[in-house]
Amino acid sequence: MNNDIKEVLYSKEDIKNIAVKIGSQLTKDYEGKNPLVICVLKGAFLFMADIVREIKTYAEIDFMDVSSYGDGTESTGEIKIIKDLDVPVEGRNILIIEDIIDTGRTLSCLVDLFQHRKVASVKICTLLDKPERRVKGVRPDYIGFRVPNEFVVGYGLDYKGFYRNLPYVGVLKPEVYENN
Ligand SMILES: O=P(O)(O)OC[C@H]1O[C@H](OP(=O)(O)OP(=O)(O)O)[C@H](O)[C@@H]1O
Ligand code: HPA
Ligand SMILES: [Mg+2]
Repeated sequence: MNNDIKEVLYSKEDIKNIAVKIGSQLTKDYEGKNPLVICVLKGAFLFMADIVREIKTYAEIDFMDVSSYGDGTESTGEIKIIKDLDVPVEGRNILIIEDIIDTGRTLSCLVDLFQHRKVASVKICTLLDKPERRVKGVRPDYIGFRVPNEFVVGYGLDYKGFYRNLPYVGVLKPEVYENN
């Protein structure tokens, strides 16, 4: 599996350090606000686990499963809600945790949905941002790292369901997806 990686961009330690830094900012920003922290499955599962442990104030957590990439490296443009939240969100301060914002389609759809559900506020925290590929005007409020316009995997991010368990973020060798 490691042989399919062209270059490691962010190590386990890099990610741990950035989670501590963002977590301490979130602790300040959400003190007394009882946020509902939402993990966008599946990609954000590891970053979510890191981030919530660094939020040192009251917070509730929930999960949504949405998908737009299917098995490929290109967004289908159609966002499917596979699992919705368990709790109502009206009047809540929402913090969305993502692994990556690429075209912005997934987040734009989620932000619209939460606004429609009359939340008090909605902010976005993402491990990775790939601004070069944006087609929707989504601006994350908390960003771990900006990545170049390449298909990255690891630390929750997949290609065809694999590589999510890599403890780092790396660039997938193009021959891996070009031959598939
Ligand atoms: O900004 P976008 O172009 O919308 O891309 C970002 C989204 O795509 C990936 O999810 P995917 O739909 O592949 O599902 P997964 O999280 O289950 O892998 C990623 O986890 C983000 O949620
Ligand atoms: O670069 C990426 N890698 C994995 N999943 C993704 N979903 C959007 N962009 C990516
Ligand atoms: Mg995702």
